[in-house]
Amino acid sequence: MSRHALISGASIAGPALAHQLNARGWRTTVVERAPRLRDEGQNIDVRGAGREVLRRMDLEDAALAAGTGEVGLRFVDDDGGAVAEFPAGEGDTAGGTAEMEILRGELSRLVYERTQDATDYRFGEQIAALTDHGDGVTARLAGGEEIDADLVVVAEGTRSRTRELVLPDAEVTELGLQVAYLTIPRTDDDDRWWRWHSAPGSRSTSLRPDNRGTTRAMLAFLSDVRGLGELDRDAQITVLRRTYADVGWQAPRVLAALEDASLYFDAVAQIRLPRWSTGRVAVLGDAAWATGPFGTGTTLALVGAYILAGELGEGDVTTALARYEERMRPFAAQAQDVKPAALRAMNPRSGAGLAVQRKVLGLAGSLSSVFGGLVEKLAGPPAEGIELPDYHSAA
Ligand SMILES: Cc1cc2nc3c(=O)[nH]c(=O)nc-3n(C[C@H](O)[C@H](O)[C@H](O)COP(=O)(O)OP(=O)(O)OC[C@H]3O[C@@H](n4cnc5c(N)ncnc54)[C@H](O)[C@@H]3O)c2cc1C
Repeated sequence: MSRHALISGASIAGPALAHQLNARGWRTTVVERAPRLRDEGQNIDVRGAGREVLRRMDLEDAALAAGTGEVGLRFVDDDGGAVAEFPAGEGDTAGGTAEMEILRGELSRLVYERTQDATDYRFGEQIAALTDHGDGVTARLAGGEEIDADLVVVAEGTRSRTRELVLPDAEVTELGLQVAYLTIPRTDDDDRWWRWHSAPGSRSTSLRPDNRGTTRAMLAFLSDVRGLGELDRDAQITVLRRTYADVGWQAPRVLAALEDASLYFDAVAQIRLPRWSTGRVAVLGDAAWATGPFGTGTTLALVGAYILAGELGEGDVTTALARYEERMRPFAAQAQDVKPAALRAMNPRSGAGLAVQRKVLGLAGSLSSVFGGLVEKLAGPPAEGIELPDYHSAA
């Protein structure tokens, strides 16, 4: 009889693991707390090893075809004039915009659609309790149903609750960066550039094109206040309105759209765990090693799913979980090496600091490779920082 994996979380890591386990003859069930596949979020870029995983999953062309068409990153002043421009890199070069630039929700949908015939998806459900019997795990869902599995994988993102049931000693480090992602109506002025405006007080507003006829906005600011991501939607809107009340450029437009926009607001945090599994329950993706800003999360989630599925295809669950952690840990640790000074440099506090930032960006604009190198430094490891093992069984 085929082995059965119960996976919690249907964003990137969960469906990617289901895809690769299905290919190895496993039966897969995915529970997702949201009532449907979530569409929120902005462009994420997939580079290096992450892109190679998509290639091995036969999803690379589909992901490129579903790209946002973003042509590069442009820093703008209060009037929208260009301070510096960094055109999209060809291939995998580091920089603001990668060649594979796709909405998080689109990539999630692509993997979901490739798996939905083979995987049993349960939306609006979550795990309430887990009992590990040694040779299997029984999960009780919040709705009361019990599911038996050979393995349970928690891929619920940074704020995972199921992780607390099994690996309660997660260290959560909020980096002081608060980010709100919104989808707002597109206007005639919106072009194919990712436009980024910084204001004193460590606040930025950015607008990015999507392939859905809308515009993706991001309000990001540094604040020492903890727990903003856990506020309810109305309270979050109040915080954003207050924080951006005196910011110019397109901030008033974004604030005006807040009420009707789909909004995803969170404090950027890193997760560190002394181990990534206990018995037959493992964590994967942001739930295991959230890295923080700069978009390395998706590449790591894809690579982690590839390695976990590959190891499970090679041997028994216990050995596979140990080898998965052994292979992934150095890569994740490298990605977590985010310099707080870099965060501050990207988000200057004073008007003088902002003027310096604009001068430096202006200079770097004529030396794109310098900027690429800087982003790479800020983002942690190069996406090539791990060599993908070749597993005997199919991806
Ligand atoms: C809505 C959303 C928007 C995002 N937008 C961006 C973005 O714009 N830019 C960026 O760089 N990164 C964004 N991210 C984070 C990015 O997706 C991850 O860093 C990366 O892709 C790794 O993904 P993951 O699958 O490990 O975790 P996540 O993408 O965080 O997904 C976790 C999934 O688990 C579900 N879940 C949570 N708790 C439970 C539970 N108890 N039971 C069942 N399901 C649960 C969530 O609803 C979600 O679907 C976003 C994540 C989400 C969920």
